Amino acid sequence: MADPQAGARGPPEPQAETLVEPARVNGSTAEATLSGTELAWRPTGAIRDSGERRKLELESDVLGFQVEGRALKVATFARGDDARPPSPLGCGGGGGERKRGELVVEMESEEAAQRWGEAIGDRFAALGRPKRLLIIVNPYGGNKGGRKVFQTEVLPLIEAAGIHYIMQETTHRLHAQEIAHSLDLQKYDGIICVSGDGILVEVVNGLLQRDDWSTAIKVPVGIVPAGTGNGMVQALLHSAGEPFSMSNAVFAIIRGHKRALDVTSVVQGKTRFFSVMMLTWGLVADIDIESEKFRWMGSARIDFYSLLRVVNLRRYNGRILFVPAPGYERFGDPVEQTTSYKSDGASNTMEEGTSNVCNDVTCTYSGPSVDEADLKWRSLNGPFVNAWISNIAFASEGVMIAPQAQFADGYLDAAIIKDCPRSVALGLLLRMKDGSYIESPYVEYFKVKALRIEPGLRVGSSTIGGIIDSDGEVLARGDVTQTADEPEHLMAYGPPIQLTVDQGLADIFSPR
Ligand SMILES: Nc1ncnc2c1ncn2[C@@H]1O[C@H](COP(=O)(O)OP(=O)(O)OP(=O)(O)O)[C@@H](O)[C@H]1O
Repeated sequence: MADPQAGARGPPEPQAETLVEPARVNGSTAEATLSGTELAWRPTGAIRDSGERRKLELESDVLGFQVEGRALKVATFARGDDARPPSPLGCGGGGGERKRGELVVEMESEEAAQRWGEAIGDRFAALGRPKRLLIIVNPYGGNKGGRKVFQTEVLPLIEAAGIHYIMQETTHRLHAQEIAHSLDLQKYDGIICVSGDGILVEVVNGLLQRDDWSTAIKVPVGIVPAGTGNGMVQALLHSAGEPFSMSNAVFAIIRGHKRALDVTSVVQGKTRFFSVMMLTWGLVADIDIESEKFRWMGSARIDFYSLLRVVNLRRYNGRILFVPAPGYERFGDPVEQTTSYKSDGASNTMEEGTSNVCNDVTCTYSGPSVDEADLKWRSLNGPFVNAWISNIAFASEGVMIAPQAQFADGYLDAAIIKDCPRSVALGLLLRMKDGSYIESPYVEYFKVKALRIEPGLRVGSSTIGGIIDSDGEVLARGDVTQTADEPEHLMAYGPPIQLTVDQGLADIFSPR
C-alpha cells in the first residue's frame, strides 16, 4: 500500500551552500544572498539605510530563471502588489492574486551568474519540479476552450518555468486513455490534462491497463480546468486554501508537489472501470446526464432541469451494501451473508492475493486484493432519491458533495439521500454548494471501505431504472432514453456494481 504522504517534499536540505554576491538588483546596488530556497537582497550604497531586505521563496514565488551573460533573470509569480514589474519584490505568503514579474540580478561576472544559475537549478530539482511534461489537450471539452486555455494560460507559465513539453490534442473519445496506455513513460515527469475531469480519468484508466501498471500509475498526473466539470482542480486548490483559477492550477504543477490519490475499482462481473472521483445514482445523475438535451441553454440547463426533476421527483428501489470504515459501524443494518462479487466472473481472471488480471501475454491491474471473508457488510434499503459515493470533496466548482472526503484515506464518502418530500429535495440541492446538505436528517453520510449498489427500478414503474454515472462516464442506464449517438455503456443496470478502494495508488500534482 502506498504511503499517503508519498511525493510530498519539503525544501532541500539546509546544508546547501549559501551564496553571497554583490549585485545590481533591478538596477539598484545590493547584496544578494541565496540561502536554502530563499533568494534575498539588501540595498547597499546610497540607499542602504532606507532600503529594507527583500526576499523571494524559490518554492512558492518563482516560476523559473534564465542566465544571460552577467544577468540572472528570475520569473516571479508572487502574491501581493509588490510582485508587479518593474519591482517584483514580493515576499509571498500574503493575500491576493499571484502576478507575474521579473527580477533581474546583475552580477559582477558571468561566472558568478553561472554559479547562481546552477545553484538555483539544483534547488528546483531538489524540490521535485518536473522538467518534461506530456500535455494532453481536449479541444472539445467544456465550451470547446481547451486549445485557448493551453495557449493563453498554460504555455506562458510552462515556458517561463523552462519545462520541456510535448502537447497532444485528443481527436476522439477515449483517445487520452489510448495515449496513456501506449506512452513511453521514461520520457516524462508527468502527464497533464487540459480538460474536464473526464480526460484525467481516462489517463488513469490507460495507465492501469498497462502491463507495467504498478510503475506507470506512479507517474504524476495533473489537471488544468478546461471542461464542464472541474471538481478535481477545485478539490485540490480548496484543500490548500487557494482560490480556483487556471493559473493556480498550472503553478501547482510547476511547483512539483504531489499528493497520493485513492483509486476506486468499480466492478461488475468481468468489467472494470477505475475512478478517482465519484459515482452517482439517482437524482444528480439524472440531472447531469438528462439535461444534456438542454445544452443550448448554457449553464442555466442544470438549474432548469434540477427544478424539473424536483417537481417530478423520482425514487429508486434497490439496496446499498457497504463495509463501514472504522467509526461508522452504526450506519445501516447488519447483513448476514452476501454473495461474493468474485463469484460472478471477476474471479475467473483474478489471481488470489495479487492485483493483477492476466491473460497469456500480459498482466494488468485488477483492483485491490480484498479478502471477502474479512468484510463485515451492512445495508441500507431503498427507495432512494440519490446516492453519491465520492473520493474527493467537490463534484464541480460550486458543488461540495463530500465535505469530509480525503484524497488518500483509503475510504470513500457515501452521501445517501433517502426518500424525502419534494421541498426537502429542493433544499438539499441548494445546500450542496457548501456541503451543508449532509446535516439533513434525510441524508446518511458515512465512510466506507467497500460498497455495492444493487440498483432497482423507479418507484411506480415496472420497467424503468435509473442512471449510474462515474466521473462523468455513464456506466449503466436503466431508463429507455439512451440516444443513438451515445456510446455503449460499460455495465448493465440491475446486477450489483461493487466499489473497492486502493489507498493512495495514484499520484497527482497538487498545490500542497
Ligand atoms: N476530439 C474529441 N472529440 C469528441 N470527444 C472527445 C474528443 N476528445 C475527448 N473527447 C471526449 O470528451 C469527453 C469530455 O472530456 P473532458 O473531460 O475534457 O470534459 P468534461 O468537462 O468532462 O465534459 P464536457 O465538457 O464534454 O461536458 C471525454 O469523455 C472524452 O473522451
